[in-house]
Amino acid sequence: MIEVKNLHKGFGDVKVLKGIDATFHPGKTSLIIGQSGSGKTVFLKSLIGLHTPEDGTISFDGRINTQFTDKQKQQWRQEIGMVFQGSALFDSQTVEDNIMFPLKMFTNQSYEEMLERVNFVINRVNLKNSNLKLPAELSGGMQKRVAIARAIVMNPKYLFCDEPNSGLDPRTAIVIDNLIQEITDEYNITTVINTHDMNSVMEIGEKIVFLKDGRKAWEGTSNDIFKTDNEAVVGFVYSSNLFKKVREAYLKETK
Ligand SMILES: Nc1ncnc2c1ncn2[C@@H]1O[C@H](COP(=O)(O)OP(=O)(O)OP(=O)(O)O)[C@@H](O)[C@H]1O
Repeated sequence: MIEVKNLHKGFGDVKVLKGIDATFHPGKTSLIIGQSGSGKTVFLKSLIGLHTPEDGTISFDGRINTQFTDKQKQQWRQEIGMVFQGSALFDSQTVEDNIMFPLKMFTNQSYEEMLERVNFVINRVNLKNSNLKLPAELSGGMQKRVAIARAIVMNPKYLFCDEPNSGLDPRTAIVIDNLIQEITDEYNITTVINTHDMNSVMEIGEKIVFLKDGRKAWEGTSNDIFKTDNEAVVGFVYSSNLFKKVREAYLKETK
């Protein structure tokens, strides 16, 4: 479980995060949404330790990240998986080598052991027969699968994804969303995703945290979001006519 308490972060005079409280549970996919500039990236970067809070705490199963010793920090880094926008694969390395990279970095496993684990995660993300391909030979959706396989190869407790659907067509985006959610559930991972994608909100939003001007303005599930009359959420989520219609139909049906 990740617990964020009263998180503040700014840069010089600019206050970006202004006292955020949030809890993220194992086995659940949590989404961070909000307008451009609301602080989603700064929030995610704070969770993965790239930003140090000015005030407040972030704890990982009771361990506050700013109080880690070097050894604890090293251990914690190995418990984290990350999927970046655009996949961030090594272009000149094969799928197999990309996925094996964290194992080479962090473990003393033999090549055979590493390969066994790599093949396991390759199968899990449905990428069979792609071991020796280069990223350029794969579609965007397949590249995301490689990025997910690399993120879970170390069996992480926590998974962070920054816009995992960027650049994907809507159908592939849903497949990738569902894969992340299945893996989260199957391996009891605490997953936090930054997203702009309203389809993701509707499909996999087990917990949605809505940020506005660096504050948590609303929190709920994808079902709650249809029913809420929180003005900020309604203004943001239902700025699209399509979603407005979906919401109206949902509310009519559940009356
Ligand atoms: N390193 C930094 N130095 C100064 N200001 C920063 C820094 N990082 C972010 N900011 C500011 O913090 C605010 C929030 O940025 P952030 O990237 O978190 O927004 P976001 O919600 O992720 O936006 P988007 O949806 O467009 O990615 C912005 O005003 C941005 O300019």
